[in-house]
Amino acid sequence: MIMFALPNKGRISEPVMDVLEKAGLKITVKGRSLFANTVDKDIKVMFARARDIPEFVADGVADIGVTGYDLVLERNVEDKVDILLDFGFGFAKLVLAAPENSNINSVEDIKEGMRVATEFPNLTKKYFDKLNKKVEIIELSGATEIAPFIGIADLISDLTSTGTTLKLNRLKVIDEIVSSTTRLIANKKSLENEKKKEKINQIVLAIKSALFAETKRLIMMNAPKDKVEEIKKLIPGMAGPTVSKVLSNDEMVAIHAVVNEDEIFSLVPKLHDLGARDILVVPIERIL
Ligand SMILES: Nc1ncnc2c1ncn2[C@@H]1O[C@H](COP(=O)(O)OP(=O)(O)OP(=O)(O)O)[C@@H](O)[C@H]1O
Ligand SMILES: O=P(O)(O)OC[C@H]1O[C@H](OP(=O)(O)OP(=O)(O)O)[C@H](O)[C@@H]1O
Ligand SMILES: [Mg+2]
Repeated sequence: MIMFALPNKGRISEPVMDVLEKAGLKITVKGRSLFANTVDKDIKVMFARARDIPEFVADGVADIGVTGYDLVLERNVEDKVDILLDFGFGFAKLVLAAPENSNINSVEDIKEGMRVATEFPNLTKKYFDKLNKKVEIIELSGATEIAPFIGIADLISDLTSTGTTLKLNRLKVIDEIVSSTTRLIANKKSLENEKKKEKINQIVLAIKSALFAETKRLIMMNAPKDKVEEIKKLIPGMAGPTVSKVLSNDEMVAIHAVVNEDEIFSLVPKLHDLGARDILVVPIERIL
């Protein structure tokens, strides 16, 4: 049996659940229950805070889990877990920031004993230890940006993604501490157990195929036979487009191919100009 720890709330919870659904790992959640079953009787789910998941996976309460790389580092468990895949979302950087009007412009301007407010006390301490600077860490559990303005800190170390929050609060970035995305992590001992490893590999493959499929679209069309070579040049496809007969029309063929999602916008008018008709673009759930 595999215990799979998933974030119960927060910004990565929903996108992770979406990918798992696309991967075919349907979860049956009853109400606000903290445990759930999946379509696979050997995979159970437990819901927890993303912040606690590194610890649960490191000590074996869960065999695998989804959380942010920043939180793995903050819990100091990077040696106890294996990172199996990167979801490519939940991008955020932990940065050191100071009020725009402060005279701190670089790390060198940070004086001994200055106070740094953060939700990431361990990562922040490690950062300053490496620089051999003694600062006072003020641990907060959210809304860190306010700390310099209410006089409880000189600087903050906080997550930034779009940069909107820092700008809104008139804060400037002094340095980057770490960059993070959402990851699938596994307990090292669980991976040594052959049965568990096999099941975990199935989960990894399913998630990878769903993540890959998100970047692709299936395009289908009817096109004039004499334009096939030109169309082939436009859509190399994964293994070349599939071309098949249209029974009702000798002059036309049906073509389908898998193409990158970001190419669709410019590709469709070109296909249309070549005489392609009944062009369909459809999402793909998984590609193996
Ligand atoms: N603004 C952001 N953009 C993208 N990812 C973010 C952002 N803020 C935090 N994250 C990432 O989300 C992951 C989950 O963090 P957490 O569970 O604390 O979620 P949250 O959305 O911050 O929830 P809350 O603050 O309500 O507790 C972390 O790994 C973090 O790096
Ligand atoms: O660069 P941006 O896109 O603006 O995102 C950054 C903000 O997102 C996170 O806050 P969250 O919403 O998790 O609230 P919190 O501070 O209470 O954790 C983070 O702590 C920043 O405040
Ligand atoms: Mg947060």
